[in-house]
Amino acid sequence: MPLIRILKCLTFKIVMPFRKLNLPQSALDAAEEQDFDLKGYVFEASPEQLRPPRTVRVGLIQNKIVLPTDAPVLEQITALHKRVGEMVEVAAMCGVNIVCFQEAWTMPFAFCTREREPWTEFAESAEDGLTTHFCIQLAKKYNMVVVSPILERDEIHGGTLWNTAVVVSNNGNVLGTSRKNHIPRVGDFNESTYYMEGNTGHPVFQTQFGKIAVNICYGRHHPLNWLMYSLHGAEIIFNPSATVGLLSEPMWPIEARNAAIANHCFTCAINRVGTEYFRNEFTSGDGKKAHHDFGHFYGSSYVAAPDGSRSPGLSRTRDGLLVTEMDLNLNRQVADKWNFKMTGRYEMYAEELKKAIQHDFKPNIVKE
Ligand SMILES: NC(=O)NCCC(=O)O
Repeated sequence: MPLIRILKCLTFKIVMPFRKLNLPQSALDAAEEQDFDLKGYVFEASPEQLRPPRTVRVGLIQNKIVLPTDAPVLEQITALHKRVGEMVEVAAMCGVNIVCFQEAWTMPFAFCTREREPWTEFAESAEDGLTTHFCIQLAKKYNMVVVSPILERDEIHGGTLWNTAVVVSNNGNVLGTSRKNHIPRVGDFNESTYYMEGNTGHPVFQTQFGKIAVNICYGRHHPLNWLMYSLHGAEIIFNPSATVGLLSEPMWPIEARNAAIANHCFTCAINRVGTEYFRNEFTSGDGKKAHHDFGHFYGSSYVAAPDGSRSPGLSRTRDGLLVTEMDLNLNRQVADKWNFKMTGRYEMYAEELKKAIQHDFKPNIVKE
């Protein structure tokens, strides 16, 4: 093949159907001053005759913890509120309508230690806790929907802990909560020590800017979990996460992107950054020596679109705000082309799944 053709093929393959978003200089200056990355991209849809564009700006925030893990609990929470609050202010300067923070954003990801104290003290009421009040203030001040994934303490049910995303509307009302459906039992992610599988199902929140859902971290490995949010009508599914390089980095660019394609929706994957040091050593049940940290949280937060395109990822090491402008009309345009919802054989799967979970299930294996 002549060189010029090879180059053309390569160029075609790497062209991405998004473009850079022009961000205000004041926001770029503020981000630089506050030492975090600020990136912006646009996902466009084709013009339609009957529907105007449904443009929404989404902000994803990834960050390190601010104070050491053995600082007093309230100081750690307050320092994170301050840091993330500053980043939300920059998001507001960029016209963000919906912002989502990383999983358990008010605390170190301490579940690896399997110790209760002081980590359970970070748990707060989803409706009335310090962090939810903080998010309500942000939402009202900036007319922004805030998705706030926290460690929840559910006082009504005996102080039970949950891993929960609180969704605050742009009017400052708690629209509802979405609890993590799948709890990891992998590597140092010993979260089953702290909370059980969520009981809120697959809620979709109708916001002023579109229908959104939250598939928390490990739920991204479960295609049916994404599907259920989508069947309930989610147009954007957030995936606030905490995950480390040695465990999941090869899967990270694929899973949320594949979910966007498979479900004709936008997906937003967010991961924290940094290495968190714990004073007490812990083992990982792998025969290796006890250690003080979990490994490196690799950030790389990104947005994926239903047509298979995606934004570049944020940094692997630095705090960052990713601002994405998306036209939600793209969801239906791609659905009308590929028809996954129409061609999905859900009745067949539902019937077979019902059988597969029975004790006396006989796999359909055809033998000679
Ligand atoms: N936070 C969390 O669920 N992590 C599990 C590891 C992973 O899914 O990559």
